[in-house]
Amino acid sequence: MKYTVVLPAAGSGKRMKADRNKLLLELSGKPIFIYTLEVFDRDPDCEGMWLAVKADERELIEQYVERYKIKKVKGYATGGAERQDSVRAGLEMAGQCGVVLVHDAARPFISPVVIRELVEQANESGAAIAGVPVKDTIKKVRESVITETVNRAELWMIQTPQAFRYELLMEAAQRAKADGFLGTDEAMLVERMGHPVQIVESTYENVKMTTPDDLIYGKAILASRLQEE
Ligand SMILES: Nc1ccn([C@@H]2O[C@H](COP(=O)(O)OP(=O)(O)OP(=O)(O)O)[C@@H](O)[C@H]2O)c(=O)n1
Ligand SMILES: C[C@](O)(CO)[C@H](O)COP(=O)(O)O
Repeated sequence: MKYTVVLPAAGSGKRMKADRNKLLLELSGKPIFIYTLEVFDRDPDCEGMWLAVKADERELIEQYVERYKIKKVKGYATGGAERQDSVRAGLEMAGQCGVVLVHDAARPFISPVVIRELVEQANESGAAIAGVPVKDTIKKVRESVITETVNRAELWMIQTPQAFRYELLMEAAQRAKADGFLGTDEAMLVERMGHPVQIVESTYENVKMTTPDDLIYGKAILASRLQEE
C-alpha cells in the first residue's frame, strides 16, 4: 500500500548540546538524517518524501541529499518554531494524498515492517502510531516524593512514524492551530477530535537521537547490524 512521508527536520537539537543541528551529526561517517531518508528511499511503497527544514539549512541539506543519491525527496517546506508548525508546513506542501506518515528525521532506525503495518492500519481506521510498552516502573513524583505508581500495563512510549489518512490529519492540524493547541505528537491532535488512534508495536531500536547517550546507542545498533550482514 502506497504512502507519502513528511519528515520534520527543522529542530535545533538543544538537548544534544552539539554545535549544529543534531541531524547533521555523523554516525559511522554518515549524517543521522541520511539513514532515516534511506529507509524510505528503499521502500517501494513510499511515493515521496517532504522535508521540513530551516531556511538557512536548506542548501546544505539538499547537498547531502544529492551526495547520498536520495531519489524520493519531492520538496522542502520551511519549518517553524515548534515541531508541530514544521509538520503542518510539510503537510501543506505535500498536498492531498491517501495515507501520510509523519516521521522524525531524528529516528534513523525505523523498521520497514512497522511502516507497512502502520500504513495498512491507517488506511483501514484513519490513524495508527508506533510505540513500545514501557519497561520500567513508572511513578508520579511531586516535590521529590512519590504520589502514585502508575499501572504499567497501560503505558506505552510513543514514537514516530505516525500514520493517518491525509484529510484527517490536515483537519486536526488546522484545528489545533486555530485553537492555539500545542501537542508533542500528531496523534494528540487527532485524539482531541475524538477520533480513535491505533497503536502498532514498534521496536526499542527506533530511538530518537535526542541526547548524547543516544549517539552511543545508535553506533551500537549500526555495529550489530553490520555484524548480522
Ligand atoms: N521546530 C522544530 C522542532 C523539531 N523539529 C524536528 O522534529 C524532530 C523531533 O524533534 P526533537 O528531537 O525535539 O528535535 P530538536 O527540536 O532538534 O531537539 P531539542 O528539542 O533538543 O532542541 C526532529 O527531527 C527535529 O528536527 C522540527 O522539524 N521543527
Ligand atoms: C513525536 C515524538 O517523537 C514521539 O515520541 C516526540 O513526542 C517528539 O517530542 P520532542 O519533545 O519534540 O522530542
